[in-house]
Amino acid sequence: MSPELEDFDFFAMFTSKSKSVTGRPDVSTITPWLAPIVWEGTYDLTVIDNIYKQQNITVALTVFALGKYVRFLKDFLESAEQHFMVGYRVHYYLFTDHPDEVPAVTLGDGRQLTVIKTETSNRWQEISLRRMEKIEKLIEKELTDKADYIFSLDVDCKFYAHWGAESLGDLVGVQHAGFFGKSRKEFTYERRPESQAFIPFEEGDYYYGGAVIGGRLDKVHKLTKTCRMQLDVDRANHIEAVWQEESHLNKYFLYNKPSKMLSPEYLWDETKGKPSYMKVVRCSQVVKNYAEVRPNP
Ligand SMILES: CC(=O)N[C@H]1[C@@H](OP(=O)(O)OP(=O)(O)OC[C@H]2O[C@@H](n3ccc(=O)[nH]c3=O)[C@H](O)[C@@H]2O)O[C@H](CO)[C@H](O)[C@@H]1O
Ligand SMILES: [Mn+2]
Repeated sequence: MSPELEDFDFFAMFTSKSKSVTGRPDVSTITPWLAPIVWEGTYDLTVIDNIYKQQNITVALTVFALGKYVRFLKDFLESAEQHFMVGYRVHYYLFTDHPDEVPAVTLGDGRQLTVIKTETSNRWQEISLRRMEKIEKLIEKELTDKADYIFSLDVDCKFYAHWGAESLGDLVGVQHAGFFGKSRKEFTYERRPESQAFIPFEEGDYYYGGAVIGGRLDKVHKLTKTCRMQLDVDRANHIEAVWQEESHLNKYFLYNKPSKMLSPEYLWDETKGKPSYMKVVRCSQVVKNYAEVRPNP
């Protein structure tokens, strides 16, 4: 091989020599339906910011902190201020039954927080699944004309690194860290045909985490409304899906494929260590004592 050829960067030829786009031969970066899977090394943030900055977008971020989960708020908000959509307008919508206990966190320019007083439940399952209905109604009653994109995140999460406009898309889901690289047979989908969340063993693409939902308002409205209706049908039939709204979300994404998928960088689980494919942990679940924080076992 001539020295010229040896030095020739074939990848750069296709990517206008973007230094940040190195490619990721170690993981899959695209779904079978051609939606990108966002990993470090697969995007150029400068290019992406140029697209979204021009559109002057607002991102709504819903978070629920009911009962003892208010204790997660300080770290959640402080770390989100450091890393989540920095440089964009962000409006937090914080649902809680303890408005007095919301910590005072200094928000950056263009960022605001609205507290919504919400009744709680004596079942954590109910608290978690009710989020679908609350988000559905929030979009209907509040957000039209006020936001372009919305994310819903678990409050027991903490940001450690950049989470920006590369995560935006029409309909966005996250690959659950616990099921990354596992086969569909191992996914904990709802397997009882009596539930609206039922997925047979021979179906399913990925196992999505219930902790992250995102996208354009209309798409997330359709998602939350559909899941809420399916949850209502299940309730009327006295059945609760194995992982509540997460099971219904997985069913929804099976038939309404996300247009963008976030890799486990966006919802890591520290107890899994740091495998070589995890070049960056952007957001991770806080290790919690379930028995201590939840209202019921
Ligand atoms: C990482 C991930 O994908 N987590 C999902 C998983 O377990 P998790 O163990 O992550 O569920 P969780 O206990 O964090 O509950 C989900 C969320 O509901 C809220 N909450 C819950 C209980 C409570 O007493 N107070 C309160 O505010 C809070 O925002 C919390 O983050 O399965 C749940 C449904 O079973 C949800 O789909 C979670 O998103
Ligand atoms: Mn959680």
